[in-house]
Amino acid sequence: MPTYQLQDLTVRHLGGRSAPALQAINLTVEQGEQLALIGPSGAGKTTLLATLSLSHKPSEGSFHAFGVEPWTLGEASRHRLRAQLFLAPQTPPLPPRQRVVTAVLAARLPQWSVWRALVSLFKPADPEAAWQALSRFNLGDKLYARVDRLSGGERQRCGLARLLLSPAKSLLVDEPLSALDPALSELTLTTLREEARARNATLICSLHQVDLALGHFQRIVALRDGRIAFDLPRDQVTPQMIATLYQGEQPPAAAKTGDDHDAVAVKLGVGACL
Ligand SMILES: Nc1ncnc2c1ncn2[C@@H]1O[C@H](COP(=O)(O)OP(=O)(O)OP(=O)(O)O)[C@@H](O)[C@H]1O
Repeated sequence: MPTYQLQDLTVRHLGGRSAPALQAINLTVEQGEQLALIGPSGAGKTTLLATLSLSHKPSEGSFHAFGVEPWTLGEASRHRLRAQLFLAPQTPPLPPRQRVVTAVLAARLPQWSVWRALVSLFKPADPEAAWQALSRFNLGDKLYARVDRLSGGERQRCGLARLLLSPAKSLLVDEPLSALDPALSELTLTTLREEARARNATLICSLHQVDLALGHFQRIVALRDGRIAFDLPRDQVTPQMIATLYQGEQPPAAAKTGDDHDAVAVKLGVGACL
C-alpha cells in the first residue's frame, strides 16, 4: 500500500493570494521510498510537506495516506494517523528554555501517558536514547544545553534528532541543510536516509541544494508555481530541466560535493544550477 496517493490535489492557504499554493498535484509515494523535492522559492515545497503531514486540508482532489482518506476521519482517528507522520520543519519549534534532552525526548510524547510525559519534563525518561540520536548528527555534547543557547544549525539538528526518536513511518523533512556547512549537510542526509531505510520509512526531503538532491535521492520531484514540473529518476534529470525550473530565480547555492557527487556536479555543468 502506498504511503501517499494524491490525485488532482489543490491546496489553498487561508488568506493567501488568489492562486492556490498547490494545484493539479498527482503523486504516488510507495512505503520506504525516498525522494527529494526541489524547486524555486515559493514553489510550494513547504505547503506540500505540510499537506502530507496533515497540517493543511486540501480544498480539492483526492488524498490518501496509508490507504485512508485522513480528512474523512474523525479527529481522534486523524490524530492517531498523524503519529505515523513526522514533519521536521526548517525551523523546529523548540521551547527556548528547555534542555536539549527534554526537547528531543518530546518526540515520544504521542506514545506516553500524560503522567509519564509530565514526569519527563523534570527527569528525562531516556537520556541515553536522546544522546544517541544527537550523536548521529554530531551533537551529543549538547545533551544538557539549553535550546536557546544553540546555533541555528544546532537547533536544526536537534529537530532532526527528534525525528530519529519518533516512531513515524513517514519522515517529512523541510530544508534540513539551510543552516549547515557542507560536511554536516552530507552527514545529515546520509543519516536521514540510513534511518529511513532501517525502519522502511518513507522519506520526503525538500532541498535547495540541487547537487545534493541528485547525489542522495533516486527520485526527484520538482515543483514550480504550485505544480509538479517533473517527477523523474535522477538519471533522467538534465541540466536544461534544472535551468528551466529555476528560470528567473537566484540559482540554488552550490554545496561542496563528496566523491560520490562529483559526477553529478559535472553532469549538471556550470551555468545549469551550480
Ligand atoms: N501561511 C501562508 N499564508 C498565505 N500564503 C502562504 C502561506 N505560506 C505560504 N504561502 C504561499 O504559498 C506559496 C507556496 O509557499 P511555500 O512556502 O510552500 O513554498 P516553498 O517552495 O517551500 O518556498 P521556500 O523554498 O521559499 O521555502 C507561496 O506563494 C507562498 O507565498
